[in-house]
Amino acid sequence: MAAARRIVIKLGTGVVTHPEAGLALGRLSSLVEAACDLHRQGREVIVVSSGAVGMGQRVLGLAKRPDSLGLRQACAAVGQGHLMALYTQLFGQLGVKAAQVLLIQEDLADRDRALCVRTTLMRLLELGVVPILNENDSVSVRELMEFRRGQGGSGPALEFGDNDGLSARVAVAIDADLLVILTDVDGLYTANPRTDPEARRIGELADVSEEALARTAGTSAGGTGGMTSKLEAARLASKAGIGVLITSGHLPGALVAALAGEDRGTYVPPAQRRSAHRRQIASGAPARGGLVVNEGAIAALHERKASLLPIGLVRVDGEFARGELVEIRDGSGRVHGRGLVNYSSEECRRLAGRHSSEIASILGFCGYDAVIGRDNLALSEV
Ligand SMILES: Nc1ncnc2c1ncn2[C@@H]1O[C@H](COP(=O)(O)OP(=O)(O)O)[C@@H](O)[C@H]1O
Ligand SMILES: N[C@@H](CCC(=O)OP(=O)(O)O)C(=O)O
Repeated sequence: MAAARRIVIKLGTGVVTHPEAGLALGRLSSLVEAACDLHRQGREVIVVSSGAVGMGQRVLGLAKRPDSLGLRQACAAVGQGHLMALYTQLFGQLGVKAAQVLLIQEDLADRDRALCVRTTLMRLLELGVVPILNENDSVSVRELMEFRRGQGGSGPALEFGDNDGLSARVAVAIDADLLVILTDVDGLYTANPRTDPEARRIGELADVSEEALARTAGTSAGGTGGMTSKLEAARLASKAGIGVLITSGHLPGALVAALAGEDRGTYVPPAQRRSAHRRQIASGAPARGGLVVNEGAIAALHERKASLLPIGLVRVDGEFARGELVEIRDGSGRVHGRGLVNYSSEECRRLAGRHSSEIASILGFCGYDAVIGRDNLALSEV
């Protein structure tokens, strides 16, 4: 954990909000301070924050969390602005820029959209900005879908906004080293500690088994998924080779102490070696097509670790859609690497040999300067 460079930190509703006073200012300030310390140490921090619904509920003066989906989505719309205003202010006071990114989980399931999300997050990190993510609750139809599925007899309706799952999917999408889930308990217990005084904390969970999942029922007052969704998120991240720490966002210093190696939560180690994005690009699915590039582009890719720009494109082989995997070849057919392409084969053909500044006039829109961005590129060994 101490060596983790890219860290996703998820804050649950019970961490962010205060039962009477709306946002939990003191708690949030000290967590933002901890995040800024990590940032200053040269680590990349991505925050996934819940709390929009809880905050909106308080701003609107509603006595309890609304049962109706529409009203909860309206609460989220009201609360998100308040939440983000505070994050911007707190990070800003400590000299760190923050950015809001609202997603729905489907954004990470769709190849084109996932590429877009990944690119945005990477650029923000390069700019030294801390992205603050939340599910875009007001437009998410997942709960409705789950409810319909539930009516079909396959189990209870799930609420929208499973930020535990979202944080794990984001951690996988951006190759994070560590996912930290901060909640109102200091880890997984042998049973729900709210209802079982005999419950004991589990320091390390080597395997997220069905037996472990069976120990988790119930949530906090404003929370949605409880420990079950945290363990499911941990299982997903761990399978992708990412370590997960579940610890308290209430106990001051728990996050920093755990990162320094103290036993302060439940650690789920990676179940396998990291399936790094680049390694997947290098050795994953067969390429759908090829981009033949000129010598200048080959040199820029190898020597300057540059992105592949349209000006270096000579020919486009095969048919592919945006976000698909293509090979990068030189004129003799030698393969120099592979990457996820930002434009379709048809668009690449129109862009070949042209300057990036011309993209908008050629295509009618300008998505990216590069045909393949450097973080979606894996070069062959030379
Ligand atoms: N075995 C368990 N160990 C720890 N907490 C548990 C367990 N089973 C259920 N819980 C409940 O999970 C809650 C945390 O989940 P949740 O309320 O969804 O938090 P958040 O809002 O942070 O996502 C705890 O307050 C606790 O009541
Ligand atoms: N997106 C919702 C939170 C959803 C959610 O997963 O909540 P929690 O279980 O408290 O992390 C919100 O901002 O209120």
